[in-house]
Amino acid sequence: MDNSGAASLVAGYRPGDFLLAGPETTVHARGGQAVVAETDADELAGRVAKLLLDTGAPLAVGALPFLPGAASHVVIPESATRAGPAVAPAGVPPRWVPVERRSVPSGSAYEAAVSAAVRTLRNGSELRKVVLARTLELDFAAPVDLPGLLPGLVRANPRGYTFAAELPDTTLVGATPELLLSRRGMTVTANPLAGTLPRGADPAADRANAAALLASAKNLDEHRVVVDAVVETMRPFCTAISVPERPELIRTPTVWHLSTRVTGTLADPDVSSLRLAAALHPTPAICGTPTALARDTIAELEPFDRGFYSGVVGWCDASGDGEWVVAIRCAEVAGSRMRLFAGAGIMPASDPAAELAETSAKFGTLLGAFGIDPV
Ligand SMILES: C=C(O[C@H]1C=CC=C(C(=O)O)[C@@H]1O)C(=O)O
Repeated sequence: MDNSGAASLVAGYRPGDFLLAGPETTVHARGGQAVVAETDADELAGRVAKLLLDTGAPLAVGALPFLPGAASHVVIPESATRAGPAVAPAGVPPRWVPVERRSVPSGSAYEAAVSAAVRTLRNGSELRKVVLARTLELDFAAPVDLPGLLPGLVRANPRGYTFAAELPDTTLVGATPELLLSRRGMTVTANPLAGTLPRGADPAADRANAAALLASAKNLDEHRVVVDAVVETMRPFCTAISVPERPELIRTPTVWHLSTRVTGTLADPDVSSLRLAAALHPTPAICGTPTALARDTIAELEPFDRGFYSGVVGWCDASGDGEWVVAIRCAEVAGSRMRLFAGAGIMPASDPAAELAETSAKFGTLLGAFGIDPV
């Protein structure tokens, strides 16, 4: 595998390629010798490992959908290149103007869904947390120019993971701040995020929002639920695990998040990053707790199919090392259409208007980088 610069990998992206450009590694892949669509975690990881061995391909790339029964899309590419941390090639930021925009559900319908979830959460149900999302559909006069768009997304999200993954009917493109799991040798790292406030309009307001987030009982509870679930899932795979006592703050261009970096030492070197990612998915950061009840609540309250939004995107090499990120702050792109997704963790103390504002701020990740006016 050659190690050319990360900027040239981003610049070299063409429609149909895979790209994941993050703070440590940039991966670009092209073509497909085989596609693995298994839904079972063991079968998926086993089949990918065997194909990597049989073909001699340096790595597998792809995505897992939100729903457990839906087909995965993990590809053994024709060629793949890995480089260091994401670097954005120089360029002029794009400025796109949609000819049509539709919020699905409408803002008021989203608030009504949040209110319904809050009632359930407060009324003695076993549900402790549910993540409710909404979409923003944009139509453009011409096909979306993905190669023209990715450098701006990398530039606007220097600490995030910018990705483009080719799927059966669409391309999933985004800049997520959340690492689901990485494996380097025997070291595994997960970085759950949950608990959010928008960035402030000026430095003083921004600092105040950051301080308010660190002190918010609702957000700390929402975060704790995710960290506990991630640690519980990782524990059987690890001989040792280290969990910071308190979350720290991280920022994206549009929001502050609570973040906890969990590290572990793997018990069995044959357990690949893909196997671990499939075990962790879906965390309560994008589904809720308990998982099955949260999933049912989402099916009842969200009027669209999530597809690969809130799924997983990443890569895995023949040794099992790899990096898998949570597919959020993203959009499906097909021809001249783009469908953006944003969700928020709903807790008993949630305020519907604040959750709506939070999802608007999350849409801002893509809208801002593409020069599209905010919602
Ligand atoms: C579900 C999303 O964000 C998740 C990740 C970080 C913080 C979140 C929150 O505070 O609600 C969400 O759990 C999304 O961006 O669509």
